Amino acid sequence: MPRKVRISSSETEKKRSLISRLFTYSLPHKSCFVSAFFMLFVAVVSEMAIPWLAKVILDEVIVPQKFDWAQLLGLIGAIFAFYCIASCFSYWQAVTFRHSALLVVNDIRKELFSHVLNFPIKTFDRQPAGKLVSNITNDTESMRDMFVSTFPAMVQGSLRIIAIFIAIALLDWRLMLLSLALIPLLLIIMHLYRRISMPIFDGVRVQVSRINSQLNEYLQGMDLIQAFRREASFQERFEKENRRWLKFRSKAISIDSLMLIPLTRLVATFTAAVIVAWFAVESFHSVIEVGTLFAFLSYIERFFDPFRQLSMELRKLQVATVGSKRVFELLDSESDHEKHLQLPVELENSRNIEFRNIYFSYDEGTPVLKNVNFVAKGGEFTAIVGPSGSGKSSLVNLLMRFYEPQSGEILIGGQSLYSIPDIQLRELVGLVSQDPIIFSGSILENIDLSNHVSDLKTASYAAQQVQANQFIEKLKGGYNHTPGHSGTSLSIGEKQLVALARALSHDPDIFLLDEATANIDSETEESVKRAIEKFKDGRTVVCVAHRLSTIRNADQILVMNKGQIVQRGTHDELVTQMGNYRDLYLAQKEQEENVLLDSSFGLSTSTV
Ligand SMILES: Nc1ncnc2c1ncn2[C@@H]1O[C@H](COP(=O)(O)OP(=O)(O)OP(=O)(O)O)[C@@H](O)[C@H]1O
Repeated sequence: MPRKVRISSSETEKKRSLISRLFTYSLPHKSCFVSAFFMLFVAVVSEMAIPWLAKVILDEVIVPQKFDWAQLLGLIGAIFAFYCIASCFSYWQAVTFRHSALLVVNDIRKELFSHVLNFPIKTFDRQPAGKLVSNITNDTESMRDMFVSTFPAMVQGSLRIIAIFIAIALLDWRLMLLSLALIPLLLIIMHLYRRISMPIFDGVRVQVSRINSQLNEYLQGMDLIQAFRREASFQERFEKENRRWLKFRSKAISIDSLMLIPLTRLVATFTAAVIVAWFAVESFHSVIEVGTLFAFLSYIERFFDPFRQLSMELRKLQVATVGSKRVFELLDSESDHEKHLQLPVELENSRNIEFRNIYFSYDEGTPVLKNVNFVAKGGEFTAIVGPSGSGKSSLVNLLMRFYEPQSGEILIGGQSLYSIPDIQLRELVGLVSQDPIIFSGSILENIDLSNHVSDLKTASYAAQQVQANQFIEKLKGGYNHTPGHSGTSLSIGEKQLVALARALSHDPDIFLLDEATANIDSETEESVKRAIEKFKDGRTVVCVAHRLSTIRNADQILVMNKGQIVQRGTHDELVTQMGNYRDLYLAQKEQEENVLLDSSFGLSTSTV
């Protein structure tokens, strides 16, 4: 399907190319759209036949008082039949358009989410999650409006105008010319309405999205708002945005009720007056047909509806254009769908990890890693420590290939990290990140995330290794327990244990822990340490840790500071050297002693 936006110089051309790209999504459902248009056509023609039949009754039966009952009943029956056909087909076309639009939006959302799933991680630094959510839900919803109402309204409006012109021309060609003269006037009203209303409706849209993002932020931080007793001030902030929304909305209502409807009514009344005057003048020269006058007035009244409707639909078209632009920008952004197609590469048996002269920065000019060199040997436990912001997690990010270094080389099993296909790499590495994310679903599904079928045996084995089974088995439903949205019913430590079991469940060759023990108690930390010891047999373990107690047994400790490895060795070697590690060790030791002292003081006070 041709999905690339053509770069054009003018805004109008850009808009046109966006809309034509949007229409390519209707092609797979063209049979639905064609039948909807057919129904629309039948509905419009049936509706337009009614004034004509009324004219025939007036001119041929009522005015000449020729009560041919068979003819009269036939005509009334025909009006009734056309009315029923118009109503039924109107209903069916609306349902079919809605259904077709849902299919289109479903396709766009599927494509969009599959694209987002393959985004490089760095893209999420630039795209806030809220914006992506809005792209996938609100923007595609505005695209739906385009297929549900704008597009059918445009076709319906055009069909109606053509049908009315034909009917009026058949009644009197001179009046047809008069109606033709109305078109420029109506177009001017449409243009004026569009110019005045567009900024107001844009304002409404912007305000709604501000309220949404504000609500999102406040709901997420509700515990802090309540803890700091800031309810009143946040209420005021929210009301301020809401008042702005109210202002725009009221203006929008005024514009609709003051401008569009009264102005078109004024033109309609003026036209009706001209037609009546015309017939009055005509009546001096010849006998006028009351039915013809009635039909004219009926058609002229219907003539204004499509203009009113189209003016409002143009607004939706504008919203849909903006929504489509954002959605297509996202679809055109970098995403690696081909990564699933590469063939696996042959790795050396030992899963050594090697960083050679690595330089890396997230933003140009702000180096985060500078000339990093190390080897984490297979079957060994390598620990990375250092102060906050020293670059420890960045190292993990490079290893997971979430980002690319500006220079240097990273090797796994003797192969460049960048030659290993994505699927092979994800199977090779088990990651436990700083934030233990719990997805909606059961504990079993959360542990077995990397496997396609949830397997209780594998999941419980992985849980046992990190001793997560003890708390899981106490939960209602055990492994089938659903811990609520984002794992709200679990403590941070329990979430971390689930994340550890998840990383172990697919039996990776490399085990990567990024601050995995930061939030668990000392007893659980001991179990994790034992699990690491057991696990490092034949595997490479790399562990980023703040707590030095977690990494005391490491075969190699890398000490980082300001993006560089400033010390390396075992715990026993490093504590005896003057340097960052010893400082860190002494600081933590002092802290632990203070905590111990505080708790024993607390105990003696309570005992007293
Ligand atoms: N996505 C990002 N975009 C831009 N800068 C980033 C990003 N992530 C981290 N940084 C910056 O890179 C530097 C190193 O961060 P990193 O998270 O690697 O440090 P860390 O040693 O793991 O810190 P901590 O122990 O607090 O987790 C910091 O200055 C940080 O602000």
